[in-house]
Amino acid sequence: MESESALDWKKGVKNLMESSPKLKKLPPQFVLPLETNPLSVNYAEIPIIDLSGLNGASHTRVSTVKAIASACQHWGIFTIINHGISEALKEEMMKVGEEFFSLNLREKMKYASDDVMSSVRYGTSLNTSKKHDLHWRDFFRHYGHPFEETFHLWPLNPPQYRNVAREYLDEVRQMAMKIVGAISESLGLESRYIEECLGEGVQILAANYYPPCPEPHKTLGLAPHSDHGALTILTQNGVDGLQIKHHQTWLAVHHLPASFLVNIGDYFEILSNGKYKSVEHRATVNAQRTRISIAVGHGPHLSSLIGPAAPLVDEKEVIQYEPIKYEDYIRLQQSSTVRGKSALQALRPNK
Ligand SMILES: O=C(O)CCC(=O)C(=O)O
Ligand SMILES: [Fe+2]
Repeated sequence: MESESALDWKKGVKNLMESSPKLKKLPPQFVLPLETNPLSVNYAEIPIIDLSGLNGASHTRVSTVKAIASACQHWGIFTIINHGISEALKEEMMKVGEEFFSLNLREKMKYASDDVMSSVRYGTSLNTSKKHDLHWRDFFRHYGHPFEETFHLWPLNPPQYRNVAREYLDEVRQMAMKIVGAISESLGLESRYIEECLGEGVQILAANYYPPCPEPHKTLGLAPHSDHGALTILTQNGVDGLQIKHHQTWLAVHHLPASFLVNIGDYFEILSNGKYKSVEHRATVNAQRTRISIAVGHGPHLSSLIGPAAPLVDEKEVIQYEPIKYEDYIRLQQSSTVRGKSALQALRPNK
């Protein structure tokens, strides 16, 4: 193996493992402080929502909205089943995602960027803009809806990538907006209130690639964080690794077959003035199998000012989060390597 000082970390962990297949010890740059070591933990019993209930008779819709409200309040994450997106499309998306990571390094490095706001970005660890304790992950991110703005920048390789990702992102957005409508109602707002706040907002796809790791208990794929947007719709290749912090305890999350996970992001915690909580989560890695996850986040337009929804804060209620431009919030969150929910904390009026 090349000497550790020469470890070219920006080439990513997939490349590292392929160029040093006999690697038995984790290079020290990846060893995280002991207190952040992923312990073996229990599985979380997160709520399962049958999304078809939103199309049903009015009493079924009411009980589904209530179940979503409770999940947003107590967990910040839930599983959805009967969501209407075909397994075939999900599998195709996973396949083109995997094929992208299998391209040679030179092809992938065409998309490398240190700018966290770049429209299309390939990278590794948390971000490549500054030195930090390294994480066992390569990633690829790009904007989705509205497609006209960035479609022409998405990868041309693998050849099916653009078309498959477009169809997937389109269907995922429609599903996400259905959930946003239910969340709006659950907060006592008009059902289109939040969708209108989001407007032609951003959709961001993040594909995460976590290769088998020689000492998985000493590092993480992704450090603890909450997502910055409204909702993240998450799927994976059948290998578990996600953990959530629930009442100060880390718990593992199992993906049910044919389901998606829905994460509540900071935008909803802010908009609901703290009634709904974004979920703090992290990704662990394992020694045997490559894990791939595809997260699709939905948020408002980058130039929107985000803050608690006016109808939810009357004179008696104290505003819990200072308004901020969404783009500035993303930069604040993404450029920090100290994660957890520190970016959200920075918006507290009396921090
Ligand atoms: O790999 C996972 O399950 C989580 C990914 C994630 O949290 C993210 O991309 O924001
Ligand atoms: Fe996340």
